[in-house]
Amino acid sequence: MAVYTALSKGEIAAFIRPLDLGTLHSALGVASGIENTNYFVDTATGCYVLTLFERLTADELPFYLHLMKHLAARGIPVPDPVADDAGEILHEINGKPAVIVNRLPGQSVMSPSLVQCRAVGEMLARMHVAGNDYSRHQPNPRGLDWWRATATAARAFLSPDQQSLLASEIAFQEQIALSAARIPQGPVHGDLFRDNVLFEGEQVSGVFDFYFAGIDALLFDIAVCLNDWCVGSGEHDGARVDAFLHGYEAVRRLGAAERSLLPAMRRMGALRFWLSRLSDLHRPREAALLNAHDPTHFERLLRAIRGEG
Ligand SMILES: Nc1ncnc2c1ncn2[C@@H]1O[C@H](COP(=O)(O)OP(=O)(O)OP(=O)(O)O)[C@@H](O)[C@H]1O
Ligand SMILES: N[C@@H](CCO)C(=O)O
Repeated sequence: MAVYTALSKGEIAAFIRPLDLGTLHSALGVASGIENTNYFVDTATGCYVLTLFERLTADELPFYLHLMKHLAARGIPVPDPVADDAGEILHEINGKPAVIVNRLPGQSVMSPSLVQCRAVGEMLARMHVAGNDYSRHQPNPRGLDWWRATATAARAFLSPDQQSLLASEIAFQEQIALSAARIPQGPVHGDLFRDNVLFEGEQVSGVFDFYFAGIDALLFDIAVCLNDWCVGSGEHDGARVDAFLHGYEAVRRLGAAERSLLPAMRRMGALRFWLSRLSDLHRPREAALLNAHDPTHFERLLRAIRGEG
């Protein structure tokens, strides 16, 4: 967490009462994650995760929550939001939007094996195929408009060299935007880092944190994954990249245009997370516990993919 909003056990018990989840046994604030307030909630009927949204509004949430329901209904191991008697999955606590989902089993793996890289590639492709008939639409919330606004706000904290890297990369991404719009599109997770996937042994047992999802090039998700799962000490770990792509292509083949755009997409992924980490670092919020991520990691990765590392 960040536990941005502290809740008492009594408040959580009152929240779950109308949801038929049984008596509350325990509620524990979660110390990882930086966007929302999360509690692990155990009741007589099972284990759940309660999320209070700190930045997203009730209007912005249906795209994400219904996407999770859509994927869960198609057998993808994602959190399935619990509905009340009226079928409503979006709730409210302390004036903030809230959701409660099933707690998925397994653990995140920070040093994935080749088999695990392959498994996550395969799971991503299954998600892309399952999302194909999702009918809601929302552009990637971390796309071109957001980069421009965030780059402007971040400029004051950057050296001239960093400013010029940022400007030149945004200009490059503007140039390839048309080609990127012509490759297969659909719901993307947008943030499928190692800490958003759970494993039981070599099997993916959970994929969560869909709150940066949007409709975009499916290749963007692949690029984000390669940038996190398949990076060793250098720009990339070839064996992990191959394992990930073999897993993905066992379910969904990439087209020639997607293959040729992959390096540009990896730059886009590095740019997006460099910017979000800069933004989080320079505009920190109050939190009981806060784990800021290092922006320079993605600056270095961006330079490396551009061949300047
Ligand atoms: N449905 C779930 N099942 C199991 N564990 C979960 C689930 N949702 C969240 N968690 C756990 O809670 C932690 C925090 O959740 P999450 O990463 O979504 O935080 P966040 O602040 O919402 O997002 P971010 O990672 O973008 O900062 C995760 O690392 C994971 O351990
Ligand atoms: N995955 C993001 C954090 C939350 O979205 C990062 O590592 O910067």
